[in-house]
Amino acid sequence: MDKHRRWTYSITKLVFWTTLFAGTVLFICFHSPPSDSPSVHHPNVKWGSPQWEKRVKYSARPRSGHFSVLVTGAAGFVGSHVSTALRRRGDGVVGLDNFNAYYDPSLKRARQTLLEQNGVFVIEGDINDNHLLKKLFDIVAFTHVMHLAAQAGVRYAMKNPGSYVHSNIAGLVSLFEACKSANPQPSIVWASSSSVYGLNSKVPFSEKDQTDQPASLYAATKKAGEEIAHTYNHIYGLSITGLRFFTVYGPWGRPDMAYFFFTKDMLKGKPISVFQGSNNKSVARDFTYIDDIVKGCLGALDTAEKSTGSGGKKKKDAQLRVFNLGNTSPVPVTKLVSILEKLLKVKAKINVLPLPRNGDVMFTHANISYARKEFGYKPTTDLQMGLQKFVNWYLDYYSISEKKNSW
Ligand SMILES: O=C(O)[C@H]1O[C@H](OP(=O)(O)OP(=O)(O)OC[C@H]2O[C@@H](n3ccc(=O)[nH]c3=O)[C@H](O)[C@@H]2O)[C@H](O)[C@@H](O)[C@@H]1O
Repeated sequence: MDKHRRWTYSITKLVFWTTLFAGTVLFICFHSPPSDSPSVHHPNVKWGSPQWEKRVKYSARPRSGHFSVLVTGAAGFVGSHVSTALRRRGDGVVGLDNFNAYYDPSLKRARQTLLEQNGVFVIEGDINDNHLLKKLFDIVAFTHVMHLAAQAGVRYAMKNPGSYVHSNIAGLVSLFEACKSANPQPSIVWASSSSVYGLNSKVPFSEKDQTDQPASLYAATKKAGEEIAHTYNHIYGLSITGLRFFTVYGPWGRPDMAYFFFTKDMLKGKPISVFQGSNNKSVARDFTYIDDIVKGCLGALDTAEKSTGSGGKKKKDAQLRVFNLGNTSPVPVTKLVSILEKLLKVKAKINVLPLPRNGDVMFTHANISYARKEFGYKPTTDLQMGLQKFVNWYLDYYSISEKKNSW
């Protein structure tokens, strides 16, 4: 080989290896998680830092799915289940949660750990933080927002009314503001509540019924949310779907709900209070299992049309919907207790109390034909089966060995 050919050969080799090296580096950058893998929780990653932005973008990127979804209340009961389901089917998901202490935050942290293991980054922040929301919409073109962050609970509204206004009204407006200014505007699906039916007596409850008799401040803030949704849809062309959830229960549930603290108290041998209406009428709820609710949430997201506005202006009318997501078979609370007694093998010590006048209603019962028609919503888990799954989770999570022969 003469000198010139050797030189050309060396250059070709150099170019080849350089290209291969650069290609490998680029491949690694685009196909693998950022060096601080999103599957690990790093509380020290400051929001707004380049490392934080990288994690947000990575978590938001759809894998095999099409959506990029911001889930508020992601460390909550429904939020954690919906985030996992979206991630499993390949959508990109970024979670947001303020981890407040309304109920045991360690349960929220445990849900967060599971989410992070599934590749969902959960940001600790409040929906009232306009800067944070703006930043999120600046760095990610979210296709959808699943808004599940809220101050929940019917009776707690008497104790802390301000928290309902803060999260369910001010927080909702703050979120809609961020969505209306985002480019592109996302489609929004959010959690309303069966409690908007309030003192209505016509059953089953239909979306066409009037909802102007809320029995609690909680219900009133959810009803206000539905009206606020109408305004943002009307002025800015935001596509908005409200879901009226009916007493959702199941594994990883909320400790402030009756089925959860009945279980806890019964296992400890403590008495439970079971409310009763006048003339010994039993109180009933259309208890709905979490997996059925998740299917409803995904159905609503999949059928949500695009928002039509940009630059703060509406181009044409956008979709505005409200769906009941219930089980369509109300069960008396006394029956809930007897199912728990059998599953836990514990006899409940029951104090019967008159239904308090602090927000409770006598019964709920969903008509779900609209959700069935629009996205094939069909709940499949009855209370017996759903509570069995809840109890299995509860005993496992709190490492309680089953009590035998105690009644
Ligand atoms: O459907 C809904 O939209 C609402 O469902 C539940 O509210 P609720 O149905 O009142 O659920 P629980 O607080 O778990 O009560 C369930 C039933 O147990 C009864 N109960 C509750 C507590 C108690 O000590 N004793 C008792 O008999 C209640 O009267 C009610 O009939 C949730 O807590 C709300 O956040 C949600 O918005």
